[in-house]
Amino acid sequence: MQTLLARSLKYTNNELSVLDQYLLPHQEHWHVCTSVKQMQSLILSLKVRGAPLIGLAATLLVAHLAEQGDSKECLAKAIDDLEATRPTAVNLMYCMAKMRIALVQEDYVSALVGMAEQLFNEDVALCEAMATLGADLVNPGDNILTHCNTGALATAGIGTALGAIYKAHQQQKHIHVWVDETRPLLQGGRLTAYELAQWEIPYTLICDNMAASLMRARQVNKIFVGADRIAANGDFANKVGTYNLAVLAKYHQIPFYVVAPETTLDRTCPHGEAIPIEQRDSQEVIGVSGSFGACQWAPSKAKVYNPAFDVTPANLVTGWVLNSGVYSQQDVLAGIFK
Ligand SMILES: CSC[C@H]1O[C@H](OP(=O)(O)O)[C@H](O)[C@@H]1O
Repeated sequence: MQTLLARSLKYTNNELSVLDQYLLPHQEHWHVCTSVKQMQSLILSLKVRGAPLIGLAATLLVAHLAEQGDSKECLAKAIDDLEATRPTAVNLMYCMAKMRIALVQEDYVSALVGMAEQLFNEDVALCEAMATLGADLVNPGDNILTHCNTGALATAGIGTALGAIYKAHQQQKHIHVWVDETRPLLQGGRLTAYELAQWEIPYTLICDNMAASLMRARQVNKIFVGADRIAANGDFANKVGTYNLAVLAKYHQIPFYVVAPETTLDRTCPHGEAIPIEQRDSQEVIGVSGSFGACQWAPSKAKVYNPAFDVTPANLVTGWVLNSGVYSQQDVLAGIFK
């Protein structure tokens, strides 16, 4: 397999490495990944995270195992096991479906390696296309609010929603970003703040519960978020707290955009209620990020509700920014995603 380099995923010298996003921003640590079990643990603990990136990390591992000589049966099981790791982000299922097609080819090793390289390079191009279309929606001086992390860390390219913000900054649009810290795992406060600082893009970190008053004070011009799965009717799942922002944006008449590659679109999923929502461990809510259980502020036996995602209905979305174009509610109601 060729050398493949992304911000949090790389394949060099026959070695697959992933950046531990759980330790960011204070420590950059790379894990060399050699097994399905290890990759499943990395994905489940969100050391490897981000809808596109999860699919690509699993893909590169399957291709690596094929080159290492694993049998077709072992590779088929690896694909099944990796696909089952997290249920919401459809990019993982998209990638594993592509790898299953490669696996039935006569020269399946070459087919798996070629597919992995294709999917990786495809995501780089999809990010560039989304970012360009998204940046065109940004006006000079915009204050843009974003949620969770959708940057280069979460993709093979420059990111989805944050990629559009990055591109707008590159175009000298002098934007400012409100960064939702994104409880409970703080992908915004830890990762988006980290990426924006590295790109020298002005930002202000806020708690999630501060977004509403900023909107009321007319301090937010647009909202850009990512997606983990877009249903055929335009409803979409994204990090929990996204729905809050969509309702608030509607009330305050603020443009609300979802930015995602076509690999996040699930045409077989009729609407948002059919999207499986991952439920996660209570420790993430009652502990401090990076030290789960070591510093619990809630009663240790507190009953906790911890869905990783929520669903935003299409009627709250101003536009869907995909690599193939920007789609309006009218487009989506006309069935453009079906
Ligand atoms: C471009 S990443 C899309 C999506 O994935 C993130 O979820 P997680 O951090 O749990 O992997 C988040 O929902 C992002 O918006």
